[in-house]
Amino acid sequence: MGNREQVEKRVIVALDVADEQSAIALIDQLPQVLWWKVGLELFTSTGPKILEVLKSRQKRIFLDLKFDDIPNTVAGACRSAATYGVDLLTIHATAGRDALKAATEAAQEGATKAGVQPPKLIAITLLTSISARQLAFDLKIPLELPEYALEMALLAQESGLDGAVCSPQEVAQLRQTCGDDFLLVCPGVRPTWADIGDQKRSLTPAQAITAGANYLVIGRPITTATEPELAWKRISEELTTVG
Ligand SMILES: O=C(O)c1cc(=O)[nH]c(=O)n1[C@@H]1O[C@H](COP(=O)(O)O)[C@@H](O)[C@H]1O
Repeated sequence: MGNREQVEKRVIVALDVADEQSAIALIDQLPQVLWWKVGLELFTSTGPKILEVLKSRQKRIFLDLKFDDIPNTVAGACRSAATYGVDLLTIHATAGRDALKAATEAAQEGATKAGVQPPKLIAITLLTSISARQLAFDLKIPLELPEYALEMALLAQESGLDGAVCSPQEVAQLRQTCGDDFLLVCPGVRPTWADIGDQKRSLTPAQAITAGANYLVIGRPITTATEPELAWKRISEELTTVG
């Protein structure tokens, strides 16, 4: 898939650490990383301050707050989040059609008011930590898992969102149905040498890109590695072999 610089631009590292100090240590330890994901743990700890840290280092930001609430509330949250000038923002598709539409409009409004680029709003289809068995027996969803993930992606697309978050195991099907312009972001990515942890629907970085992901989200295989720089290098090298 070409040169290393191009490849590295498609890997988003999940900055799942407890505080600002640990976050800065990792960001500075991995200067080659362009994209960082700020999720619930870090944002709850630091608030928007961490976004300024990333911006001052010219990083791209995926603000992963996974909003899931009534339309008025998710719209308000997206309006506020869009003022930060982040690149990607998440909402759960299960919030429903009205909430997804309201969120899309509100994100545009928030960004316009703040004079920044609106974030690309992407919907979680089904968390990568949920197995087919859990979907059926715990969540009582009567559809097959791939069909459910596809339905959630289509709901997001019909509601005007820019893309979806899906497991690498479903990305080929979503790409085929939703087309090339729909952004598909895949967490649940595991190199063969990394622990799977709580992820249930995983593929390797090379497999996920080959299957059609625009971006990969990778956290612990890099961030909890004894040598994060080496883990990053191994992933980057794996990806240069694709295509
Ligand atoms: O929205 C996400 O990024 C996300 C959605 C999903 O279905 N599964 C998932 O793991 N994530 C996030 O992706 C990251 C994966 O981290 P690792 O499992 O450590 O690679 C975490 O920050 C999760 O919050």
